[in-house]
Amino acid sequence: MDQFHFKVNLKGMIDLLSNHLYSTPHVFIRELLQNAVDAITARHKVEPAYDGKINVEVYAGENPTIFIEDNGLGLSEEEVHYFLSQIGQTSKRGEDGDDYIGRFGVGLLSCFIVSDEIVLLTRSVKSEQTVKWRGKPDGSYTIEKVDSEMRPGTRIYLQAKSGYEHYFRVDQVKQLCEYYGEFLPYPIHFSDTRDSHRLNAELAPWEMTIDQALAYGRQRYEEDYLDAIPLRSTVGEAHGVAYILPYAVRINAKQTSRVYVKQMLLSEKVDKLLPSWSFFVKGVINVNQLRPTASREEFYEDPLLDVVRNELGDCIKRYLVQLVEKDPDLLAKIIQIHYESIKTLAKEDNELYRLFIDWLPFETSFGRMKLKEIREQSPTIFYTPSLDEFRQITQVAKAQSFCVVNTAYVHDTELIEKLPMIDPTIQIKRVNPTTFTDQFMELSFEERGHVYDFIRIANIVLQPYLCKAEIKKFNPDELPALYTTNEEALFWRTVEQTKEESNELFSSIIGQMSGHQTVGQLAQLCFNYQNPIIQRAIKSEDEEMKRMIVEVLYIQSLLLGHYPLRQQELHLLNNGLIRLIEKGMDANA
Ligand SMILES: Nc1ncnc2c1ncn2[C@@H]1O[C@H](COP(=O)(O)OP(=O)(O)OP(=O)(O)O)[C@@H](O)[C@H]1O
Repeated sequence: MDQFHFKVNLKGMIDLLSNHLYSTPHVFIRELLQNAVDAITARHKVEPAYDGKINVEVYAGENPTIFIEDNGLGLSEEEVHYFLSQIGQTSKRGEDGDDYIGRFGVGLLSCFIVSDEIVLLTRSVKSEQTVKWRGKPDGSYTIEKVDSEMRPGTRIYLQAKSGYEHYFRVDQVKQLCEYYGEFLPYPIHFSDTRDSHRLNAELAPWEMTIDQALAYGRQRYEEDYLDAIPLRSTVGEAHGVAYILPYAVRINAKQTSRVYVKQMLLSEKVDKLLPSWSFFVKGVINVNQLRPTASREEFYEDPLLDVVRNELGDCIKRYLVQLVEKDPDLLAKIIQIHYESIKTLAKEDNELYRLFIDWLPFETSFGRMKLKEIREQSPTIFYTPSLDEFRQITQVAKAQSFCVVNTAYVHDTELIEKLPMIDPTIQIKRVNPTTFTDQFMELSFEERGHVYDFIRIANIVLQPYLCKAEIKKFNPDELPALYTTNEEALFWRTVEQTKEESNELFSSIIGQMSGHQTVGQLAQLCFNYQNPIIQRAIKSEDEEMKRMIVEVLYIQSLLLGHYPLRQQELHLLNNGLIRLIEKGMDANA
């Protein structure tokens, strides 16, 4: 049997890299910097005290060229053949492979996205001989021995290919070197015809004190962060800071972190490294022990990543816990701005729940209150997870001195229902509109006699709207009527609305499905006997006036409860208002 070897079509490989693996041609700068750093790291293993250094130069002009030089380990002629001329071959996979940024043996090919030739001059620390390698995107290469006094290290020359000159502009290259290499461990010197200076920072945020990190954040990201939380993960060998945002962010907003791998920027949009509940911070993190994907723009989703994420999340939790003692004012400020994030956290973590629940704000019938204040109101906490019901209840509940919590927002129901777990003396009670209307006072026998006519007319007016009239005494006096409904009645409202909006065939199908209504399926408009307008309506001899008052109050109650108006109700609103205006004008005429 004959045996053959695969052949690699380099053109196809480059197309794969440029169009499918890397998100931008800019990455060639990253790959060049990374190789220079790895070469210096390798040299440190044999000469620990050696001062590594990288030089980048740009020659603008007709043939824009980039030159990048390192004083790393260099390559011997044999190594050039072995590592540079075999795709996928790398010197960074050995026992000490974890110390290097590179690992796949393809990064250098990214230079062919922007250039038609890579010229590499190198001299190994183990050899006196300088070697020149010229590689082409068609897969051919040449090697020649060069007589030069070159010190050990490597120099690479790239000339822009036609159409890619803008990637070689001085400001562009400089910006990219800063972007990827801002925190690389060795100095990067940048030169053009006018100037030469060190590009990268001396210290990274994870090496700074908190005050320095905050000053850096203010200057670099133009944000006055509330504080910076130190982050550490032993397993991932990760260090960083989590900047606390000075403004509220949407719940579950994807907060991305700026993440570095061995101090080289991986991406500024990593959303996997911090837990999802930590959307109130922006991380700047360096990781040594996680595996980047081949595009080097994300991490592999593996169990190690989970462990690192948890460790970093624990740092944020510990920080919040120690703030209780150390800086309660700052904690109050953080909670005030980021309570949604902290609620998510408290829902998941019982220890934090115990610590923070009393400080978290909830919407109540008395406005926004901290749970501590709500608990001081009554030993029983009344709540409703339905926003519609809360809107109906709120005025009546308040007038009756009931503090009702609106738990319709994400996590609020779970947070309230967890309360007895931390304190068994706390009672919680889910309420609905009828909880309060049941407590309304009934009219006396005599009063019933006075309202008989008014209620009869109200029932005639309300009947087409699947609503029945009721009259009781309740607080506040200023509230003339309260519309209450239940699931069934609400369902009927929706059915009727759909019938109005759909075509004939569909509405007859809905009609057949819905059958006949029962009393339980009716909503209720409860008039307040104590309200002056209702009193006048009851006493009025004018039947037309009574009808109009019922109509307008019905619509007003629906609007108060934020119910969408059906077509016939809109009609009623328009007509009722016009008739009332006319009545008013007649009376003044
Ligand atoms: N500046 C340099 N100094 C010394 N050797 C280098 C240099 N640049 C490249 N090499 C050698 O060429 C090999 C291939 O480099 P290449 O950038 O293609 O892949 P890599 O860095 O090994 O891995 P990755 O694809 O993950 O970047 C390297 O493993 C290294 O041995």
